[in-house]
Amino acid sequence: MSEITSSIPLQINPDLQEERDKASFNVTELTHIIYGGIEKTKKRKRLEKLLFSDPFFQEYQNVRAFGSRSEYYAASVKKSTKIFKLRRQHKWTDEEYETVLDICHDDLALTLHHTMFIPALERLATEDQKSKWLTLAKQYKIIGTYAQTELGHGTYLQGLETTATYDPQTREFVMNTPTLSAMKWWPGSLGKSSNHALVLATLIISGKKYGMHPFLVQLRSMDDHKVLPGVRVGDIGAKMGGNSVDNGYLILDNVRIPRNNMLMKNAQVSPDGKFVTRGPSKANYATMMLIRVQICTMAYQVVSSGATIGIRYSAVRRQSKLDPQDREPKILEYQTQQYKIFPGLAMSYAFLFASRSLTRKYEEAFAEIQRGDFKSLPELHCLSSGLKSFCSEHSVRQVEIIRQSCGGHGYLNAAGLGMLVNAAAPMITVEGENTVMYLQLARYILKRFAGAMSGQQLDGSTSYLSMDPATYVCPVMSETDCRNLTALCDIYRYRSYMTVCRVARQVQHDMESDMPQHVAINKNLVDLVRAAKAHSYYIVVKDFVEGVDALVASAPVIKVLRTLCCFYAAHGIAEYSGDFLESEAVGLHQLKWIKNLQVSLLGEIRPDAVALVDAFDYHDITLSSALGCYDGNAYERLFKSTENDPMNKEEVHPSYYQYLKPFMEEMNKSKL
Ligand SMILES: CCCCCCCCCCCCCCCCCCCC(=O)SCCNC(=O)CCNC(=O)[C@H](O)C(C)(C)COP(=O)(O)OP(=O)(O)OC[C@H]1O[C@@H](n2cnc3c(N)ncnc32)[C@H](O)[C@@H]1OP(=O)(O)O
Ligand SMILES: Cc1cc2nc3c(=O)[nH]c(=O)nc-3n(C[C@H](O)[C@H](O)[C@H](O)COP(=O)(O)OP(=O)(O)OC[C@H]3O[C@@H](n4cnc5c(N)ncnc54)[C@H](O)[C@@H]3O)c2cc1C
Repeated sequence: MSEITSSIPLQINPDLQEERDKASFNVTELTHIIYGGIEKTKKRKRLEKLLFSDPFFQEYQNVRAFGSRSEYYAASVKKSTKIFKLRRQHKWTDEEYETVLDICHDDLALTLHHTMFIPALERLATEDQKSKWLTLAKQYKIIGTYAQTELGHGTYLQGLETTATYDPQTREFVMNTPTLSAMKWWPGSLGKSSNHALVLATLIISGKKYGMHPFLVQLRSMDDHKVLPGVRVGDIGAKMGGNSVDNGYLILDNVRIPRNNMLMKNAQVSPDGKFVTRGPSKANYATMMLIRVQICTMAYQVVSSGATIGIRYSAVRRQSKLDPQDREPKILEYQTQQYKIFPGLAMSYAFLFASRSLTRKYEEAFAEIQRGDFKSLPELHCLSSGLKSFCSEHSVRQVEIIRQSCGGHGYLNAAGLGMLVNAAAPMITVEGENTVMYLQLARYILKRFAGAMSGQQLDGSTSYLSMDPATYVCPVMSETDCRNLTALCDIYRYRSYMTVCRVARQVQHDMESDMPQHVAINKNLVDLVRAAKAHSYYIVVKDFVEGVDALVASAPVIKVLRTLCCFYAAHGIAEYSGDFLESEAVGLHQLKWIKNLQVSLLGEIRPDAVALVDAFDYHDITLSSALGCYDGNAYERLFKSTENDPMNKEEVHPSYYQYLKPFMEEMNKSKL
């Protein structure tokens, strides 16, 4: 009788325990640093316990893995409503609620209601409008979405075709979708869930266009959720990932809404049809900036959860031979395996510090903007555009590498990595496609560089553009200098300066050769993106170095974070060595030393790898991975996951009777 069962052992896999026993630092201390203090960690744990003591959350995992699209959506609506009810029942603060959303991560059907609809009302509505709609939205008496993108245009907002034409007779706006390409296409929670939408449309008064403005449109009846007259709305179909969300289409045909349904914080239309604006023309873009900042935090969550799965699994998976005399080693012992996974580990901490710094800057600027002071808006727009693109691009790429590093099992849904990659992939596209956002940053950098050239004193993230390049000497003079974080940061800064300088001069040269500006820009787009990437890389390295320098923590924690920071910076130089050499930020000697350091740091990080991912403290249900579970019983959990597979419900699948049996019978009867 076989002893193989699908029960999960109660004890931690000894291979993982061994890793935890040899950690050089206190994991709990680092967890508190990650979550912003002991109280916050405790609160999060309490919330996790409350949520996950409900068996629904366990069952939800099965629907997610094996249910149809419609079942998954339904379960996700249930999950959303459960969380909303719990919020009310427990009177969670906004911060507690945000924590719950982090714990439940990406796949709430009603996600747009809280990620965009409410923040948009907060940013774009007047106080009067807020007291009406924001209150209703926060109490879930209306459910809404942010409907901006159209079939024909997502990036180019000036190209949006949906119209809101003011009718002074009735004091209403008439909302229309004039063409096929004008239909709203993509907004999350639009297809089936929302009864309201914040529709971004071109305002027209007396035949004149006044740009894009937000209009609150009711889509469905509040009695029976039926679609209202003049509205056509539906789901746009299955996607690579995120299929719990009903991204939708919307067609409006002469839908009339009261004048007061235009959100009028930044611009007003008076009853007699006069248009007045307040603040900069881009004030209506405020919600997008918020989400770009949040995407950096999401990128941290994505890459840190991927690293957790990859490292825990690599510590329990044994394969092949290193020492012919010894047993098969943990795959984590292979230097190549470390080379695949540790960049994701270091990136997690880099993005933690970078997203924290960006969030702080956003909050400071937002407070200023609320007071009517818009001076930090351009800097923040460009910083958030660059970091959104950088963090999403790097995290998605890195998690895919980690998925590959888990061999065959990484390809299973039960591993959690494929789902993570597919769920995270849209970060590259949403809230401004990455290339387009990098180009926003590049445009800003070029302007600042031109300012510096004409003697302006720069401040903020681009202040280094006023440096004198002639004074640069590579600060790495010996192999030991390579461990100097400030020196590494200087190398990134100079590489960025030179990349910006080169493209700025090229654009200027092209324009001076009588090329129209748009032709000169298009001829240099690739290098402009390179410059924006180099600048973003520098900012991330700088935030990491400054973040670690400012930490108040025990010596072992500081030591391990400094090692990771050094590895992150060295790895980037080694990976993009061509750029660093070309810009003469390093010479061949320095590059050789830095590459040696990069590889030797793998061995230094190795003993702490498991502890460093344990510090992220992800709950098993949040991670949703048989390979990355805290107890390390990966094989048992993989086998257990097959129990829920509907394919295994019957000993003989119905398709046998329908197709295979008659086919076999026919084959057996055949004379050939
Ligand atoms: C533990 C396990 C964890 C697991 C976690 C799993 C996580 C999974 C993650 C899941 C991810 C999925 C995400 C779900 C959430 C989705 C939400 C998505 C919602 C959306 O996508 S809403 C639609 C967003 N759309 C856009 O972003 C459009 C992009 N386009 C633009 O923003 C503009 O068109 C663009 C490109 C900026 C150009 O604007 P435009 O007006 O056409 O340009 P001009 O040339 O006229 O002006 C440029 C001028 O304006 C300045 N500018 C532009 N934008 C701003 C701004 N926001 N603020 C301030 N200033 C701005 C710009 O700098 C220029 O200034 P100048 O001085 O140079 O003129
Ligand atoms: C999962 C998901 C959820 C979404 N949720 C919402 C939502 O809730 N609400 C909403 O309104 N929208 C939503 N969107 C839409 C999203 O915001 C857009 O898809 C995004 O802004 C990109 O625009 P696009 O699709 O028009 O890309 P395009 O602009 O068509 O991009 C295609 C290519 O053209 C290039 N390109 C375009 N313009 C330029 C340029 N100026 N310079 C150089 N290259 C250029 C891009 O780099 C890219 O390679 C969602 C999208 C996805 C995938």
